[in-house]
Amino acid sequence: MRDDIQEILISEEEIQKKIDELGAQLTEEYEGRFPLVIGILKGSLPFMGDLIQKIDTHIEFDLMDVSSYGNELVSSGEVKIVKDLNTSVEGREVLILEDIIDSGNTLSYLVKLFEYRKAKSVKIVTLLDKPEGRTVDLYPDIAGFVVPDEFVVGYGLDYMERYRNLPYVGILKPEIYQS
Ligand SMILES: O=P(O)(O)OC[C@H]1O[C@H](OP(=O)(O)OP(=O)(O)O)[C@H](O)[C@@H]1O
Ligand code: HPA
Ligand SMILES: [Mg+2]
Repeated sequence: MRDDIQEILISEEEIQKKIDELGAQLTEEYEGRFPLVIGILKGSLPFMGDLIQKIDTHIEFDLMDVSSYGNELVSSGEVKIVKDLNTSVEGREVLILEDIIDSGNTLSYLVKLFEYRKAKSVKIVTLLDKPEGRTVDLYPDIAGFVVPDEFVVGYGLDYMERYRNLPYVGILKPEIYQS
């Protein structure tokens, strides 16, 4: 698996250091507010798993599974809810955790959905932001790292469902896409 990676963009150490910082920042911001932290599957699973342990105040968390890429390198533009939340967002301070914002389609859809469902507030924390990929106006409240306009994998991010279990973020060798 690791042989398929051409270049590591963000190392395991850099990711974990950033998560420590984000955890401290969110602890301060959400102290006494009991936010509903929503992880967007599948990509956000490693990020969420690590980050929630660094938020040192009461939170509730839930998971939503949405998909718009399937096995493709570009967004289909259509966001499919594979599994909805178990929890009502009405009146809640929602904190969405994402692995990456690329076109912005996924989050633009979810922010509108949670507003329609009467969330009190909706904030977005993404580990990675790819501003050059954007096709809709969507800005995260907090972004861990800005990545170039390349298809990245690892730490939750997949290509054809593989590479999510890498502890770092990297770029695949071109022959992997061509084979
Ligand atoms: O800003 P966008 O262009 O919408 O891209 C970002 C979304 O795309 C990926 O999910 P994907 O649909 O691949 O599902 P997955 O997390 O299950 O891989 C990623 O995890 C984000 O949720
Ligand atoms: O660069 C990416 N890599 C993996 N999944 C993605 N979903 C949106 N952008 C990406
Ligand atoms: Mg994907």
